[in-house]
Amino acid sequence: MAASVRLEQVAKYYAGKRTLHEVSLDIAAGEFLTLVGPSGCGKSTLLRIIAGLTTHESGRVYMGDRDITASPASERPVSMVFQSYALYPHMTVAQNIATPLRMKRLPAPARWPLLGRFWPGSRKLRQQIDQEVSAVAAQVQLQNLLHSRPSQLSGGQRQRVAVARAMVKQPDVFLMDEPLSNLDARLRVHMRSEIAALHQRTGATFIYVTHDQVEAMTLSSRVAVVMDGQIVQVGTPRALYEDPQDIRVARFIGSPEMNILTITANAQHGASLDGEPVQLPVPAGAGVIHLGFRPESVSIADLASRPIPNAIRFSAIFERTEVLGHDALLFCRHPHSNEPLVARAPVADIDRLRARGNWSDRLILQINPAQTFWFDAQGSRIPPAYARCEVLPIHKRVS
Ligand SMILES: Nc1ncnc2c1ncn2[C@@H]1O[C@H](COP(=O)(O)OP(=O)(O)OP(=O)(O)O)[C@@H](O)[C@H]1O
Repeated sequence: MAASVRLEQVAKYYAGKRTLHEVSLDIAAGEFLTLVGPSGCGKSTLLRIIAGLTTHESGRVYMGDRDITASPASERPVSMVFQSYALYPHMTVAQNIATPLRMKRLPAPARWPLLGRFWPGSRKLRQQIDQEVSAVAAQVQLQNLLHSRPSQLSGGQRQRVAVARAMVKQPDVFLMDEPLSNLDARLRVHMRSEIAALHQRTGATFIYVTHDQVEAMTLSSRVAVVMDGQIVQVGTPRALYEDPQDIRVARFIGSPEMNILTITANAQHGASLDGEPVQLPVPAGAGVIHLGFRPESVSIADLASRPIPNAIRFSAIFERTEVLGHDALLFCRHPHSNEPLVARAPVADIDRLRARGNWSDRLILQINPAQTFWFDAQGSRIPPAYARCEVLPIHKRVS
């Protein structure tokens, strides 16, 4: 059975330093929610608080209607998968998977090695546990490795043991802390689908921690972006990509990251980019404004089949390409600000450019103004009405 999870103003301090700032979050029963953010932002701490493995100074944690703030980890209907897998090296795969059931169902003397076997009633309980372990092992294709030790397994197999150990408890909530980060790229993609299938099969609530935004975007029904101990934005992967409310979210979601040009608009000289005047729909005296646009929204003006009305155009100095397959990334630099700019274009377009010769220092890039994001000096998104005002081309051009 799945359970909803509610965090109410959860705050955590380590050595007097605030790690979590009154975090509140509602996760529906059966949802797959991912906590994503850079290293050290507090994701694992939040997950460990939900698991009951870390105490916190203030705020409450609910599972369903139950306030579990004071409940010990063993009484919470959760299973956690750790980044390191945390397998017992001296135990076999079967023993590792059986551990949560043995702890829950067998009295302490019945768990003793050798002597425990003679504890009244323990034989039947052990048989039942063995059956459940075999059933779970079969679900994650570990049935032939039940007698191996963790040191004899590959990274992917160890990860499966950790998942099987979490599954055997049949928890209401799965908590996963970067479970794929120790795997190579190919296995990571494969295990990603297995985790998605596990979520579907169990119908349980999943709370998943990663710093990998691709994992977050592909697995989750909703993503919470955590920065500096705060949840900056929660939404569907698509909403975070298309409608970031904060410059940190805009930069974090999307690969390669969003291009940002910093414009200064003072009352005397109007808008400028690193001292060079530019014509942009920025009110004089607006101060510092960040103009964001995604690499896939940038096109090469010379190759455009149709002009974009009111396109924002600027010159760029080409530096290098990275071929991805059908598309390539064009790494450029704005000539005045030296800010890096990345454009994504079909490889065929780049070949067309190359065929013209001597193109690299006279590249004109353009963006549809409807595909731009505007942020104020503090990094908050400026309302769309502002971005929709008339856009004029940047007049400074490489001839
Ligand atoms: N036991 C601890 N004692 C002191 N400080 C800690 C402890 N655990 C975490 N911290 C600090 O709290 C902050 C958040 O750590 P946390 O592990 O939650 O971050 P994270 O977002 O999961 O990072 P990562 O992706 O690198 O695992 C970090 O600055 C970390 O150094």
